[in-house]
Amino acid sequence: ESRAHSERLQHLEEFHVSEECGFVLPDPLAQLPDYYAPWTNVAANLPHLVETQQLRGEVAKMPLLSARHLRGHRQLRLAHLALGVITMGYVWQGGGRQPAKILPRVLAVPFCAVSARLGLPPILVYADCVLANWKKRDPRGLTVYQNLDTLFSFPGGDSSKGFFLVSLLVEVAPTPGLQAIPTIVKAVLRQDLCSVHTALQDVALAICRMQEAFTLIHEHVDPGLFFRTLRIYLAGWKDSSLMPEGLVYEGVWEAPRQFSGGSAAQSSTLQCFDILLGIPHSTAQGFSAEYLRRMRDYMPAAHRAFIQTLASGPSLRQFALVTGNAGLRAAFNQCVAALAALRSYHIQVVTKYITIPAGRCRAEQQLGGCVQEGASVRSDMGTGGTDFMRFLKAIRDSTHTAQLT
Ligand code: HEM
Ligand SMILES: N#Cc1ccc(NC(=O)NCc2cnc3scc(C#CC4CC4)n23)cc1
Repeated sequence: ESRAHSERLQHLEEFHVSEECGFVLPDPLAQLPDYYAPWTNVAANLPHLVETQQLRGEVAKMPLLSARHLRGHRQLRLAHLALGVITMGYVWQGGGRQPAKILPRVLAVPFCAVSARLGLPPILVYADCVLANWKKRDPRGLTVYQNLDTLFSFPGGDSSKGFFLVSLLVEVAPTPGLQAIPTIVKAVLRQDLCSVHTALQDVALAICRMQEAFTLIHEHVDPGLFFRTLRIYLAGWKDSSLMPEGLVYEGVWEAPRQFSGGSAAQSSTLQCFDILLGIPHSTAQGFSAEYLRRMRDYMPAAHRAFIQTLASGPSLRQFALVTGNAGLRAAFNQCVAALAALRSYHIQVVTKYITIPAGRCRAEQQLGGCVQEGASVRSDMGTGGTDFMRFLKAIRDSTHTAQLT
């Protein structure tokens, strides 16, 4: 059973996991066939159209295009990204006040068709605006921040580009560690202690590289712009006090439907390392394990399949425990510690970019200052704004306690 799974894991390309950039879509398409220009023109001009309250008018003028002419995975990913960006702008054009309750059929019908073909929900997801939303300024240049740009962005100035591009670099950094996964799975099955030990060094180094890339956030994202502007457009319509019914997808479903806002819990990279290391985000923290599992439905089908195949393979954790080999245990613990450190660093960043600006905002509200929507963006994680902090700390703590004693 797990041998069959480990065989399948040997060919990562099948799961759309690439040699050079992991779960990131390599060299994303930047243009669709001219027939789809109405979509890409509006999406490319989204910040301006939203800030000048013209987006909803522009959408009303859009023709109903058929998704049938989209060919291949890359065109579908670009279409899902463009329609996702327009949908978020359309719903939140008012900046969080009076969200739209109905998504017009010119968006809803093709968006649901493209989503069905990709196995994604009809809402903007991490795989859209982080993994497929990038291009190199100089195609022959390196994958470094200065040589990258996003295909689409939201209001929030360069901070919206910064947020997506820094996340992209964090996703590209651990690629050697992802490449080590099939090696580890095969070595565990063969009880090959030495190969497991060596490959675990690559995983630990990869996770450290993620944290290095993460530090770029301070340079390229402004806390005020993130909290006051960008975060509004990433919000979803599941368990949301602003949209208790959800959103009506006109011409697709009669009743309104609820979908969660974009979340990095939809990132396959960290979920992969959690599963490889057997980190139990157990039901102990009920909602966090449940939420992580539910976010797999918001990943591209091939990435979801990779995670499920990995989860049904042999347990590296049991192997490291059973062999009782101190060197192997140390290498294993180094990976777990690196993951816990990354999550601690992330929590510090979240404090700077959400908790502090939110506190400042509340103070200003007392004085009639910035008008912010009370509900936190991720209300499907519980109603209060601080529930995501509980979630992040629960995940960090369960990572920490996963070290082998
Ligand atoms: C301004 C910077 C950032 C802020 C304010 C932020 C905020 C958050 C919040 C509130 C969550 C809870 C779930 C959700 O709402 O998505 C979260 C989860 C997450 N974020 Fe971020 N984040 C930031 C940057 C990053 C970056 C650069 C990465 C790297 C890819 C990242 C990776 C994750 C992951 C993997 C999760 C899921 C929870 C976990 O596995 O630990 N975040 N983040
Ligand atoms: N108040 C408040 C409050 C503000 C923000 C959030 N959550 C949030 O932005 N999640 C997304 C996220 C978290 N980490 C990372 S890296 C890249 C992304 C992304 C993305 C696109 C949307 C798919 N993300 C929760 C509450």
